Amino acid sequence: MKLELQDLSVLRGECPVVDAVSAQVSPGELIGLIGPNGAGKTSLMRAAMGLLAHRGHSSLARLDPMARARAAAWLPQAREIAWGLSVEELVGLGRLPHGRDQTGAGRAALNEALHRMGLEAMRARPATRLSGGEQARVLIARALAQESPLILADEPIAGLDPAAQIDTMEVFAAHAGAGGAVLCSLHDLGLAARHCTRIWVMDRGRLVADGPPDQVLSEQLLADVFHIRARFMTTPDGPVFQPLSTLHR
Ligand SMILES: Nc1ncnc2c1ncn2[C@@H]1O[C@H](COP(=O)(O)OP(=O)(O)OP(=O)(O)O)[C@@H](O)[C@H]1O
Repeated sequence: MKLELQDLSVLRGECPVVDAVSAQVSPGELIGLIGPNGAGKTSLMRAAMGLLAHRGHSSLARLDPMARARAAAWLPQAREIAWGLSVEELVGLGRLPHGRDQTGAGRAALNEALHRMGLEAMRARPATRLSGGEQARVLIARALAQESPLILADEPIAGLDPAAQIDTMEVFAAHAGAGGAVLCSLHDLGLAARHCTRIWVMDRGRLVADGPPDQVLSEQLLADVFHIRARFMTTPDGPVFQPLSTLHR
């Protein structure tokens, strides 16, 4: 399933915080959405999901809620776990768009999601009593259990330890490799370069670059958009990114 955005805009007062963005996410893609704080990444994804008033068109936003939940999983930046559910019950909520069936395929999807996020040993624990990073992994598992072709994730690896960050990017890459697609915002440009098939760069509400990481992440773009001097090194293990200094804005 494809996500299509056409002239998508979000206004906050008079000011467009997302400004006429047109782009597509196709099966097989893991897209890293990057940009400075306040660039409009969250607003863009929430509008794409139909969770924020917008102008223009998103192919997801016009679906009814049940169809949308089967088409796309949404991982918000705020990781709020309000109810005293166990890890297993919380991850199981990802199955709701598929009805109440917890046997067969539903059970398998739940177990697979727990396994992929390394949560099997804590499946019976109350989710509210986990650490912040563990809770983040539970919420990613819930999105995986949803088995939707699209995943939109807002800073899913923030606050995770290095191993969990890499694991999560690999889980997303596997989802894309299996014919799904992921759009995820992140601030770690090194992980974005290593794992993403494509990068979208937002700056002041506009999509200013869209392409493969090695073409998009130029010295010029890093200076213009992020106001940093940085070095990308190509190594046998893939690209390595090192920010060096800030530049005057
Ligand atoms: N509820 C709100 N009311 C008014 N303005 C808002 C609101 N939420 C966000 N904004 C503004 O919209 C702009 C885009 O915010 P958004 O959260 O989409 O940015 P972002 O790229 O996700 O940032 P970050 O990397 O800091 O998470 C910012 O200028 C922000 O101040």
